[in-house]
Amino acid sequence: MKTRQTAEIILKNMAKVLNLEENYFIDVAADNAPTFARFNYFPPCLRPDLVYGIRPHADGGAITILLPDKEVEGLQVLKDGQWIKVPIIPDALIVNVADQIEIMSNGELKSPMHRVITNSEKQRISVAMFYLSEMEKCLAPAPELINEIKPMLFKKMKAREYRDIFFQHLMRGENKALLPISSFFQLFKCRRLVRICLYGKSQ
Ligand SMILES: O=C(O)CCC(=O)C(=O)O
Ligand SMILES: [Fe+2]
Repeated sequence: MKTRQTAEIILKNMAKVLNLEENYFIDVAADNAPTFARFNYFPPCLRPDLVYGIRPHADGGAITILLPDKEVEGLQVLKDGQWIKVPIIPDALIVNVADQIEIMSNGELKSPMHRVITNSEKQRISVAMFYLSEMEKCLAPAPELINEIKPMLFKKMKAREYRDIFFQHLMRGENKALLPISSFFQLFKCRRLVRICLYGKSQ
C-alpha cells in the first residue's frame, strides 16, 4: 500500500537523523501494526471564537500523515506558548511526530500539541492516517539516546498499555497523555508536600 511505503520512508529518515539504525522505528509500518484513517469534516461555524474543530491535543500513535484541506487553513501548532498557523502548501502532506516516537526517541523528537480552529464561512476537510506501533512491542527510549546529560525520560511499557493510558486521558478531556518520568517525581513530591502540610496542620 502506498501510504505504508510513505510511512516507511519517513520512519527510516527519522531514525537516520537520530543516528539510530535505519529500521529502528520501522515496525510501526509493518503489516500487523495498527493503522487508522480519520476523515475530518469541519462545517462552517458561526462562532469560531467559541468552538474548536478539534481541541488541543497531541497524537497518541507513532506518526500521523495528514492530507490537509487544499484551500482552507485551520491547523495550528503550539510552539513556545504560541499557536502557529500551519500554512497550506499545494500537494504537500503534513507529518506529525506523535507520542510513541517521542518515547522511543527519548524526547529528541517531540509530539507537538496542535488544534484545529473553525471557519465562519467555509467548510474544511482533512484526512489523517495514524500509524501505531505493533501492540505487543515494548516502547522505551532508545539506549543510544540515553546518557548522563539526557537520562531516560519515559518509562518502558507495551504499546498496548500506552494506548490504554492515552484513551483514559482522552476520555477525561486532557490534552496530553505523555508525561516524562520527571513529572511523576514532581507529582509525587507535590503530593508528599501536601501531605506534610496537612500533617503539620493537624498536629
Ligand atoms: O485537520 C487537521 O488539520 C488536523 C487533524 C488532527 O489533528 C487529527 O485528526 O488528529
Ligand atoms: Fe491530531
